[in-house]
Amino acid sequence: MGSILVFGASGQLGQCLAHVARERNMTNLVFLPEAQANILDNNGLQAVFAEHHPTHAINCAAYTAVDKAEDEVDIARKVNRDGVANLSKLCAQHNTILIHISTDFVFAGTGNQPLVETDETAPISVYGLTKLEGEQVIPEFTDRYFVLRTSWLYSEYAGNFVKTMLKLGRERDELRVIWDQLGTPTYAIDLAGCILSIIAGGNEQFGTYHYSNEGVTSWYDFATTIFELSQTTVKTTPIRTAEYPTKATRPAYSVMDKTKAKTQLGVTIPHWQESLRVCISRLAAAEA
Ligand SMILES: NC(=O)C1=CN([C@@H]2O[C@H](COP(=O)(O)OP(=O)(O)OC[C@H]3O[C@@H](n4cnc5c(N)ncnc54)[C@H](OP(=O)(O)O)[C@@H]3O)[C@@H](O)[C@H]2O)C=CC1
Ligand SMILES: Cc1cn([C@H]2C[C@H](O)[C@@H](COP(=O)(O)OP(=O)(O)O[C@H]3O[C@@H](C)C(=O)[C@@H](O)[C@H]3O)O2)c(=O)[nH]c1=O
Repeated sequence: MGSILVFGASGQLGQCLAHVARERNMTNLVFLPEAQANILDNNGLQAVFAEHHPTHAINCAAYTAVDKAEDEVDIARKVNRDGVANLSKLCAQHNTILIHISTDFVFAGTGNQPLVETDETAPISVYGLTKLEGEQVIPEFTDRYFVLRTSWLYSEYAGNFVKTMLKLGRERDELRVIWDQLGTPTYAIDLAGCILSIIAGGNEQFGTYHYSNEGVTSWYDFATTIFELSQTTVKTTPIRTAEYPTKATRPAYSVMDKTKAKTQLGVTIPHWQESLRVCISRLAAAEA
């Protein structure tokens, strides 16, 4: 089998791909942290593609600081749109399948029904807008791509909501967490498994897919479940979005319908509580 390039390899999803590739004995992945492959550096990218002739390129590189993006529009757009254009161009030239990751934040979140892939996008943050621009630039160059929109990623790796809650739960007497934003957490290890299954199965049903864990929750219920499973005792108070001012506005409802992924990609998707249990027990084992 040919090689598979992973861009943004030192981020959360990149590290989860490394974890799952090890578990599955997949040795043909080439992990490229930003220092080795900056997706804004076309010459560097050309050299990497020429060296490896990849069958697939997985783009985990992104500007993901949601609040900071409101003040850093140019750099967010460069990474989330222009970098994706650079990769798409090279994928087209090398007949490489691009697997790109996008977000529930491309939606406004004003509805109350699980979102399907064809639902109207209307981002309400700079991060969401630049991620949508990244999705839209791909088909200008190649039709051999998968865009996987995911939400609320967490894992043992890098920074994420679960690790933040565990840290704050230890440090503080009380936490106030928003209960009127609804969505679905996604264990990045499950997403990594989905990506590697698409590749291993030789799937060529290209297009845009939704992939999160099953179920629905609020950040508040997510936080209290994290505390229950990790046996952390901390007073947790539900608050409204308006009581927790942030630079960026986040969707109030971004639950995604995964029917297309389940039928066309053939993946089975665990419930968020089941996957959270796995992650918390792995974090506890690593600490012991
Ligand atoms: N985290 C989440 O909750 C969600 C994430 N997503 C999407 O999933 C994908 C993976 O996210 P996640 O792993 O959590 O994000 P991380 O922020 O953990 O990882 C992103 C990585 O991209 C790297 N990067 C930034 N700019 C460049 C560049 N110019 N060239 C190469 N690499 C670069 C970062 O490096 P450095 O750290 O050095 O800047 C970082 O290692 C992203 O596309 C994100 O938009 C979607 C929904 C939810
Ligand atoms: C730390 C904290 C956060 N919150 C809220 C703020 C916010 O609405 C929500 C999540 O906060 P965070 O800043 O951890 O997560 P945020 O960066 O908003 O997460 C998003 O990241 C990008 C990259 C995505 O693509 C999205 O799918 C989503 O995962 O929890 C509280 O209510 N209380 C708290 O103590």
